[in-house]
Amino acid sequence: MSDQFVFQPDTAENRELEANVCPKSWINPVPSGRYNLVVVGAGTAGLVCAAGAASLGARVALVERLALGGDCLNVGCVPSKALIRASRAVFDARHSGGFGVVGGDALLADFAAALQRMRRLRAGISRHDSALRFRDELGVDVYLGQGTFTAPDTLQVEGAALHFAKAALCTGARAAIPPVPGLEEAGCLTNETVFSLTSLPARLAVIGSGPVGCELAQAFARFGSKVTLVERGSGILGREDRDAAAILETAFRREGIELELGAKLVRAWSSGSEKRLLLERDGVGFEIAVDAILVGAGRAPNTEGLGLEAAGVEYDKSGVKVNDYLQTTNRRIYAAGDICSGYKFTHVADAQARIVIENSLFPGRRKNSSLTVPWCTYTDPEVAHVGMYQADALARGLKVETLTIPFGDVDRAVLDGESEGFARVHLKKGSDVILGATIVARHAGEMIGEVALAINAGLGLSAIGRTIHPYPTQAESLRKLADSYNRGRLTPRVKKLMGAWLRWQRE
Ligand SMILES: Cc1cc2nc3c(=O)[nH]c(=O)nc-3n(C[C@H](O)[C@H](O)[C@H](O)COP(=O)(O)OP(=O)(O)OC[C@H]3O[C@@H](n4cnc5c(N)ncnc54)[C@H](O)[C@@H]3O)c2cc1C
Ligand SMILES: NC(=O)c1ccc[n+]([C@@H]2O[C@H](COP(=O)([O-])OP(=O)(O)OC[C@H]3O[C@@H](n4cnc5c(N)ncnc54)[C@H](O)[C@@H]3O)[C@@H](O)[C@H]2O)c1
Repeated sequence: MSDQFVFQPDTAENRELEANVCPKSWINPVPSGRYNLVVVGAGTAGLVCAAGAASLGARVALVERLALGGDCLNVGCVPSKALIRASRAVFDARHSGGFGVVGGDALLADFAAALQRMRRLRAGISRHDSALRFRDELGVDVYLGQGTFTAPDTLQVEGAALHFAKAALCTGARAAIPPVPGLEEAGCLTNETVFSLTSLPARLAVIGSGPVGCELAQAFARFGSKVTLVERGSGILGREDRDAAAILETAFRREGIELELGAKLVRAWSSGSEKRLLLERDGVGFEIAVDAILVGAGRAPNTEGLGLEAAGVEYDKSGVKVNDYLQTTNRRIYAAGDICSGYKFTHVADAQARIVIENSLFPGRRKNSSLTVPWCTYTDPEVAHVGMYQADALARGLKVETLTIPFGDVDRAVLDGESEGFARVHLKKGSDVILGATIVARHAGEMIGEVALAINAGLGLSAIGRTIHPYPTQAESLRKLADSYNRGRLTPRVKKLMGAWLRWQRE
């Protein structure tokens, strides 16, 4: 989050949230003696570091300048997934004619009600991250204020000097605003402000088609905004499997989202109550007019104002530099989460925080590179991935065998009316070793964990094949991938031998 952040609108739910994660009457403790661990930033990475270290008996200080819970709770995963769920309910109700639901065509969507539901759920979830809980139940010294290093072993917050044996830098990232003339002046929403809206923009331009842009473009379109998704690359979700992205592009177009791909944003300006964008594709300029602009064009690390120079911590525009043990260039200071990670996900922030606890407080040598990282973009259908893409494997000189099961071949997906998508696995050629997998399905995120488990535990695809999956489930697609692998092993020679054996049995 940026230091401009405030919770809006002023509602009972938001006041409950504020009371939990940034209580106005909070009195910082008075530091006495050295801390085992000073944690800067109380997003997922910082909260997990602080709670874990304190539960092991360490003296811990947790410093947060805005709101405990960070992006995930306040302006990221939690509000976005609540909104996405509501938009899915609207979409399903509208498109359930085939299931025998009558009247969907005439249905109205209530965006304000969906936002209120989001605020209520977010406030409820915020209890886990509350300052009081961290202080009274977990025994952590919670300081509210901007943390700034003044020496390699000292952090200053609100005039207090916190001395530490070790520190964990968990200050996260914020939306990066592309340096496009007029964009900031015209006014644009980011993940910090979009969940504070109280009414639906009739026309919305979404800049960037990464996870933020794709998830929110579809959610707003389903509530009834006329959405234009602007992406400078040639396709949406540029990092994902291209067949996966193509399925999503088709779904987006079908739902009325305008895709402006390969489009450069040249200039933005306000014109009366509307905002105008000048785009350029193949050297040809064209304008679009909208009521609001949402930017989801990548993240910028929160390195400013931290006194990193005084602490001897090196950083660049992608964040704080760490080694494989998540140690910065100051050996006392470790880092976890978006501030240092190429993978900017809550579950990675959590996993890295656990590494930091082990490596900083104890003689642990756990490596960041040992993590198997799955992820999922919560569009409809969802796109989930773990491990390598085919191109990664080929670039490493590995020979790859790719197997794909379309969900049209999976009974449960057909019965659910969710047959658009596939489960795909990349194997090390000549073996069942899983290099990576992509699943495109309505609940792909719920299925990718099984493949992540197999990779993490060193189990091959055959182990998934030997595992009975309940029928009918969409997860059966993974077992079907294993069947497909086994069929491929049936070489003409093996087939001939088996035929001979069976002939002999009949004699
Ligand atoms: C719209 C959106 C949706 C997302 N959805 C998902 C999802 O579904 N699944 C998923 O895995 N990930 C998702 N993410 C990514 C996820 O939110 C981040 O990866 C995660 O929050 C990173 O946690 P963190 O602790 O590293 O940083 P943050 O959550 O950014 O926390 C850093 C904290 O440090 C504080 N801070 C910064 N500087 C200082 C300072 N000098 N002193 C004191 N405090 C400071 C900040 O105020 C902040 O509270 C989403 C992100 C966005 C934007
Ligand atoms: N479901 C999830 O787990 C989830 C959801 C949301 C965000 N996140 C995390 O947040 C991070 C940030 O997400 P994001 O979507 O903001 O960033 P991103 O880097 O993933 O995607 C940004 C996209 O914006 C495009 N872009 C950048 N500048 C542009 C411009 N001027 N004009 C047009 N297009 C432009 C890029 O080409 C890219 O496709 C992600 O890397 C992800 O780790 C995760």
